[in-house]
Amino acid sequence: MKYLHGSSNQDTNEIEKAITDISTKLAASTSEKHTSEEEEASLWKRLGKLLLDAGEYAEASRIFRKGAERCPTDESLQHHLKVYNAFHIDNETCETTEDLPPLDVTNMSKDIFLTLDVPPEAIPEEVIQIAKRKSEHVDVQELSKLLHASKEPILSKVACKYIINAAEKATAIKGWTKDRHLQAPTCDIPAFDLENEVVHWLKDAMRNCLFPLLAKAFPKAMNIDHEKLRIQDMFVVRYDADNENRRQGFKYLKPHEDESIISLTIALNDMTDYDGGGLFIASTGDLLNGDAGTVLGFAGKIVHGGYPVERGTRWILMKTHRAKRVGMF
Ligand SMILES: O=C(O)CCC(=O)C(=O)O
Ligand SMILES: [Fe+2]
Repeated sequence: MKYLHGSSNQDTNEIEKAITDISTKLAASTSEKHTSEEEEASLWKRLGKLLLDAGEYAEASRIFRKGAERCPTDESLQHHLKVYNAFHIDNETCETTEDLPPLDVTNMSKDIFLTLDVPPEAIPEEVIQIAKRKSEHVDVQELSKLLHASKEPILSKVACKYIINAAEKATAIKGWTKDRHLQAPTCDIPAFDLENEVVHWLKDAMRNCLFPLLAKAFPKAMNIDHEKLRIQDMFVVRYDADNENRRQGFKYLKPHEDESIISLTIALNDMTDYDGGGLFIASTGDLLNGDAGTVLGFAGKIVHGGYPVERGTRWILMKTHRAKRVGMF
């Protein structure tokens, strides 16, 4: 087995040993009748997480899906399967019942992102390790370019409204989820719970428009190839000020790291709709925000949070990505 992110030989050996250990336990538990589904699910999840740590994303995904198949009552394994089915299965067809709003990017070749640096000490270890794989010499100046804000909207206001409406329509039936992200709980609805045609439209929009733009914006040393970026999770988040009537959303999101290589937020409503709010970057103290349709892309492992909303509702579409490892060995 080859590893992308083993930070030292010792770490790599430990991960490899743990993977072998859990694989053996799993082999035993799948043949033993007395292992409970809960115990087995926990083994699949531990193995999947270890493979993620080792940079074996495709294999981790296969393990999570296998676990979901074997443990139909485990919510987080089922969640993984739903994300996979919604965004990674290419050849299904979708009946579109209404005209979907167009994307607004007029000239994809122009430099659409404004890039901000993080201080060298805030460059995540994961990013440094990827760069070291490419070259022994790491250019810290280049590698610190990990925050990107679009200078203009990438989605039209009609498209943003369309996504908010789809989220409101779906949550009127299914409700909001508030406990999917244990480290950083948001009030959200996963994109796969929106209507099918919305999911397809979003998937196309991301693949054809946002991925190429984003991949170009990040440091070359991060080796981000847009064709190899995979959506890890995508959800619509609402933040509501404390004093809102019928308040649903949380007021803020505490500083945290995402599990992703790249994270992205798209503002879905204008800043005049609320006071406060925005993406807070702990290492620089920057508060980044924009009107409907603007995009913020950042390395997921940079510590960030959602700034408190003091009036009204802030809506964003949040998306996290992993890069499928290809061509590195
Ligand atoms: O509110 C924001 O802009 C950040 C959201 C976020 O970091 C998350 O959902 O993980
Ligand atoms: Fe986050």
